[in-house]
Amino acid sequence: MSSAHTDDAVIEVEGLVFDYPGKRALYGVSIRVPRGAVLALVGPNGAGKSTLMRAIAGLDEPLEGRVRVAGVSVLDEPRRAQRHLGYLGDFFGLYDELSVRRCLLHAASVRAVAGAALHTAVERAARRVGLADRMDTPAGSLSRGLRQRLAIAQALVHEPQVVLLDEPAAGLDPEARASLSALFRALQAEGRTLVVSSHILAELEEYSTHMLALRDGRVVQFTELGAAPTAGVQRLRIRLAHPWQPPPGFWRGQGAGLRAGEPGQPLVIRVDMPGRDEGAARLLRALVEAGAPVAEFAVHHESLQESYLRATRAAAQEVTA
Ligand SMILES: Nc1ncnc2c1ncn2[C@@H]1O[C@H](COP(=O)(O)OP(=O)(O)OP(=O)(O)O)[C@@H](O)[C@H]1O
Repeated sequence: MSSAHTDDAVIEVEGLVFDYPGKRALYGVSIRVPRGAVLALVGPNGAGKSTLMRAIAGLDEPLEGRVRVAGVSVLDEPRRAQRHLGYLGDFFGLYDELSVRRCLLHAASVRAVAGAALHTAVERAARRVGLADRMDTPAGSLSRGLRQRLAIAQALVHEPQVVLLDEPAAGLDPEARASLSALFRALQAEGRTLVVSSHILAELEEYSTHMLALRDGRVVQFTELGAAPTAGVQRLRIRLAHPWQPPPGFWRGQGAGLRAGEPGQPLVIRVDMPGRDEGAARLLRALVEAGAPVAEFAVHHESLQESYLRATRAAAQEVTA
């Protein structure tokens, strides 16, 4: 049994190097994505996001490295691996003259769904994306948004464990984007693992559990979102009603680390406090006893946007150092 099963990584990427003619697109990328994660794949244009997704989907062969999905090598056992994989690329790959039903039947049979399961799978996939009432409409006469939904249904029709979606919300109206977010949350609740790329971080924020930031073919950061910076430590956000000078040695006396402000918010302090909730309760009591005018006191979860900006700033500093 591979080590993937011990830490339950459902996607394992090791040392992936990918070259286009005359252009290296990935420089030794390694990640392990835990089962049930929704991984936001972010980075500027040309970072290598689509290339990485295609390599995980087994569509393009890397120069070096390995990709395993649900413990199956996508290069050595492509047919077995494909059963666990759903992929939505930049191009929807629809047959315009086929009806919604035929498109889904075709996608399902390509993925080895057969017999009685075939029609159930097709109906379920159509219902999931809100196309159940258009089963007989030709794909070519659907609007862009509905074509996108059909393409997503094709990627889901065989109920894969891992779903890779490259810019799935591009071209969708706000209502369709909201239902897409709801669909992603439902897929995650079923225990599926999603990798979603987008340039709209606020959108990814709604459903992502992890972030992979790429830049120029390299991993800038791979992190669990909302996780404490260090195990057993909570980052707290404290807002004061007016400026306050702590007594000498106050923060150190409480065991609190990393006190930083928030840009444009002079009355906000962020503190890393060990001891989880007990530590937070102790600190709040000490603040009040020391006369701090505490107006708000809360656990701070770093947003995807903050995490991404912090990662890219750190990477830029490394380059200039
Ligand atoms: N077919 C190709 N031939 C040559 N170079 C390519 C090809 N496809 C992509 N590249 C290059 O590889 C790099 C990574 O491209 P990729 O499409 O993976 O980036 P991306 O992060 O998905 O970008 P975007 O956000 O613009 O979609 C870029 O420099 C791109 O120009």
